Amino acid sequence: MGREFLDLFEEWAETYDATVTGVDPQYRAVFANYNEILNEVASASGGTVLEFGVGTGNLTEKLLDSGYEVIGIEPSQAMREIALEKFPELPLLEGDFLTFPEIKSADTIVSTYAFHHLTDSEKEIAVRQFSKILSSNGKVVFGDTMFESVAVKDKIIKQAYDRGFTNLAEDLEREYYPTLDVMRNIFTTHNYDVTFKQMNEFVWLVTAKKQ
Ligand SMILES: C[S@@+](CC[C@H](N)C(=O)[O-])C[C@H]1O[C@@H](n2cnc3c(N)ncnc32)[C@H](O)[C@@H]1O
Repeated sequence: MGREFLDLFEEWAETYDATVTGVDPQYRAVFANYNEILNEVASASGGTVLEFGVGTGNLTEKLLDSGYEVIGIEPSQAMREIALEKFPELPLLEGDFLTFPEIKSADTIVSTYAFHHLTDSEKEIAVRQFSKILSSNGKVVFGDTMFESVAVKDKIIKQAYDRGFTNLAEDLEREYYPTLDVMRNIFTTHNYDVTFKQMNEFVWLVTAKKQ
């Protein structure tokens, strides 16, 4: 479940680190302030950090540099191989947001550019599972594409088509990019205090503290 886009990442792994620097004009705005987004997630984290959708390990690097203990979960073998080349000692487990080896406890659960691979109902199941792993006062810190409303999302998709950014427009239509309201409801239903901060035209930082 939630792995329907995996083939894309097996192919993208080799060139992913170039994409985040903005070489693809279609995705330049999505990855604008990429380093700041990762830094902000890392600086909001603490203790033992469980990271989902590690990819090539760019957020992992910031977390390790901050001195945290990091456990990574990543479904794509090609992505895991690149991350492990960079960080051979990293405990990096095969898994995804919904199905992963048993993790006893974590103080922070983080992810960037990955939670939108789950449908909204899968997102809710994932958040319910997080509550069992997080320590008391633990938190979830995610950076990902989301939209203030369906109208804003529709406008941005139309703009992408108008600019000839067909890959981006089809991606925004195909994957499960949520509205802020959907994210807020999921976290508040499971007793988190949730705040949002916009990081670029697409990406918002979500910080959800377990009550
Ligand atoms: C766009 S990359 C982001 C990588 C990294 N977090 C970053 O910020 O650069 C998305 C990552 O999420 C992974 N992914 C895809 N579906 C997933 C799922 N259901 N659960 C966890 N990770 C998933 C992909 O394999 C890929 O490594």
